Order: sequence, then structure tokens, then C-alpha cells
Amino acid sequence: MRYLSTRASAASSASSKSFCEILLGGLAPDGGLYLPETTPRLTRAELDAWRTLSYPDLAFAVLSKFIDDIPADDLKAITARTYTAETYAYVRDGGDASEVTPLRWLEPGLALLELSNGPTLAFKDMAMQLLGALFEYVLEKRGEEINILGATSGDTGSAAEYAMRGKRGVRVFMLSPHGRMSDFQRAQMYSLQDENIVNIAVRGNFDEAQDIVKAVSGDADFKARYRIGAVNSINWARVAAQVIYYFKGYFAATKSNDEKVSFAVPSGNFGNICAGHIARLMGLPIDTLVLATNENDVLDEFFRTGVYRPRSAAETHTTSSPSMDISKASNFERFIYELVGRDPAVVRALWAEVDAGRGFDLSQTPYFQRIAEFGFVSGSSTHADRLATIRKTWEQYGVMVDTHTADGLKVAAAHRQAGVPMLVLETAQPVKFEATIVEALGCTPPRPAALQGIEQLPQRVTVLDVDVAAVKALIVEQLG
Ligand SMILES: Cc1ncc(COP(=O)(O)O)c(C=O)c1O
Ligand SMILES: N[C@@H](CCOP(=O)(O)O)C(=O)O
Repeated sequence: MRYLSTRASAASSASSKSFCEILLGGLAPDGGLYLPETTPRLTRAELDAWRTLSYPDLAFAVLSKFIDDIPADDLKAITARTYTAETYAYVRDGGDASEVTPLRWLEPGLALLELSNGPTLAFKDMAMQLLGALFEYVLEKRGEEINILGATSGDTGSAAEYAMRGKRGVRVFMLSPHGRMSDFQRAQMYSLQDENIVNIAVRGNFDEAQDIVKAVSGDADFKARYRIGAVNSINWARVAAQVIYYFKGYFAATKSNDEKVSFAVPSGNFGNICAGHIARLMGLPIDTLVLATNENDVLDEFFRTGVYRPRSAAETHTTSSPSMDISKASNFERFIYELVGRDPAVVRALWAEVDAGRGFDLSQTPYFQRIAEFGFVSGSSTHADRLATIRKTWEQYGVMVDTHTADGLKVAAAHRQAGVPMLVLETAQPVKFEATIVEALGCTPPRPAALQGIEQLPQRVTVLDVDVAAVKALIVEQLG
């Protein structure tokens, strides 16, 4: 399997890369995102054979479609030690941790696909635990070290830090938006005292932090000299690992591969739903991908109108589903690449507009005429919707959901179809957003024993302005 950048010129497409070559680096040198040269398409026999696999074996089967430069035995050992019941243990009453992503039916035709039972209680653990193992494997083989630079709106950061803490040859520099995460999310990250974890809060929002990551990665000399790597979903391995649970959820919800399901996906940076889109291209029988945003509705606007209009920092709302406070979705470029017929010249032209602080309008183009082929619908949710959905889900089903999952449930309700199960991706646990749960239900959410009182632990973080040079200087200083 070879990988190409969404912006590859004719010259660079001659130098496609292998999985391990793109694993550590994130963005392509031309600023684009890597995608497989061709999306693997499953045969019916393969899909049938995958139906009964355990999570680690399914992970091995899916990843083998994308990775051909790690020996099969090694990859199998990696998925076996990553996807264990012990790692994904925070499953609710009645759930089976050995399923890793258990399906919880709320009523006939509506289920939650639980993705937040890992160590940091958000779906990011699903891919990040694998990345930690893959990084360790590849770095050891090459005798190299890496300095990860990432940006988080609240969940990627802790998932990456928990996956990488204490790992030899790996240091994490994580940018977070100062004062915009929940107390619990802040405590999860800033209370880590490991020497290889460096938290940096920037006086800005997630998009500005992500722009700094891209600017640093775009400086080829700096990137090479300081061995800068990526763990955000700009890294293809993150998306590939997220493809697995769409298959798992589908098999759990159906009895045969003749059936279809829909998935509702709380969305911000477009990484999670991009994995669903890849699963669909591979041949998973997905009817509809329901994209749900909060008040930051850039993606919803695109799927309704064909206009992609990233918002400025001033126009980006701080909401009660803060991990989705994103107005410039980096992974969206992967989808647009498919929509425009995999034409990198068109992608380059469109992202020249985005990078210049504008957007683009595809509404009158042949590209947007074919949007229905991709099976997306969308909607958005407000704080009041979130409260109402959390209350309704609690009262009607006795299930407590977090604010992001509530956004997914709210939008899913408008797109249910008779005979097609709707699987809503549960992306975080309620304890991460305690204040809103208390506002909605008047009681505090349960929390795992290991995370009792983390808000009271001493915290370690450096606060910086939104300034690429200042971030680079801090990295250089830390690396001595
Ligand atoms: C809890 C939670 N839900 C949903 C999302 C949105 O996912 P994505 O950015 O992959 O669209 C995020 C952040 O990414 C998140 O942390
Ligand atoms: N919501 C994310 C934002 C970063 O997304 P990623 O999937 O690109 O890492 C977060 O919680 O940090």
C-alpha cells in the first residue's frame, strides 16, 4: 500500500510513500494530508469472514489493508496487546469490556457505540493507544527518537499523553486552548508530571493551536532537526485505526452483511467521520453518515449548502461541547479530495483560499452535484438541545451521556429511517463535562476510582501567546 498527499504535484506523486514512512510525520511536505493511493475494496467473502472476529483480530484485518511494511506477526502482536479488556475497562453496567467498543441499545433501531471506555474516557484512546504501540515499534527498529507536537481541544491531548507517557524515545509537546477546556480535561493533562510530557496552553482557540502545529511542521528544516512528529488526525494512522470500530459496530448491530446501518458522528476536526467515510468506500454497508456539530456549524453548513467557510477566532463559540469548538476542520481536506475526483490541483487551489483566511463555494460545481453519492447528512445542536437530550436520554433509557454524544443523538433523531439502525458514536464519558451534567440532571456523573480528585492534583503547564516562534523556542529550550 502506497500513500499520496492530497496536494501531490505530478513530480511528488512519483515518490509515493509506505505506511511506516508516513507514520511519524503527519502532514506531507507540500502541506497536504496522506491517503492511500487507492482505497482498498473488500470482497463479500472478506466481509463475511470479518463478522465473527474479536476486536484485536478485526483490527489486524483492517490495518493489514493499509499496512504492508510491518510483518504480519508483529502487527498481530501489536493489535493483540493494544485492544484488551483491561485497557478499555470503564464499560458501564451490563457492558462487556472484551468487546472493546460495546454496542448499547437505547431502543429498537437506536444504539450507542461506546468508544470512550479507554484510559482517558474519550474515543481518542481507540486510535491513540495503537499509535503509541506503533511509534514504539518503529522507533525501536530504526533506533530513532521523536518529539510529538500536537494540538488539542481537550481529548486528543490527554489520550496522546497517556499513550506516550514513559515511552522511551518519545517526548510530547501538546498545545491546548488556554481556559477553554473543562476542569477535568485540564486536570487530566496538566497533572501529569512525567518528564517526557510538556503541556503548553496558548492564549487562543483550538484552530489557532492547530495552525501553530501546521506552521512548525511546514518548516522542513526545523521538523527534521528536532524530529517533529504528529498525533492529530492529520496523521493517517489515526484515521486508519478509527475505521476499525465502524466495522465492529456494524457487525454488532446486524445479523447479515445484506443489512445496512447509519452512523451519527459528533464532529469537529472531521477525523472520526472521515474514518466512517473510508469504511464506506471500503464496502461497509453504511446507509448514511450523520454529521453532528455544536454551535460551531462550519461542517453542517457545507453539507447543507456546498459552502465551506472556516470561521475566525472571534466567530468561534466557546460551548458546552468544547472538544468540538473547531472552525477549521483539517481532515475535511481528505473528503474534498475524493469529492473533486482525487484531483490534487483542485485541492491545492481550494486550500490556497482556506490558507488565505477565506473559504470556498462548491454549490454550483459538478463536484457538489455528486455529494449524495457519499451518503452524508448533517445538523447542529445548541446548549439548550444538549441539556434536553441529556435529560431525555437519562429519563427515557436510564443512560447518562456526555455533551458531545448528546449532540450526536440530537442530530441523529432527525435522520432516523425505518429498518435502518442508527448507531450514535459515544465519543466521551459524562464525567469529563461534569458542570453541564449537573446543570442538566442535578447530579454528578460517576467517575472511575483512579480519577477521583484529579482536579486537586498539582498542575504543570506553560502559558504562551499564539506565536509560532515562541512555541519553537520552547521546544528548542526543552530539548536542550
Ligand atoms: C468528545 C469528542 N467528540 C467529538 C469530537 C469530534 O471528533 P472529530 O474532531 O474527529 O470530528 C471530539 C474531538 O475531536 C471529541 O473530543
Ligand atoms: N477534539 C479534538 C481536536 C483534535 O482532533 P484530532 O482528532 O485531529 O486530534 C481534541 O479533543 O483534541
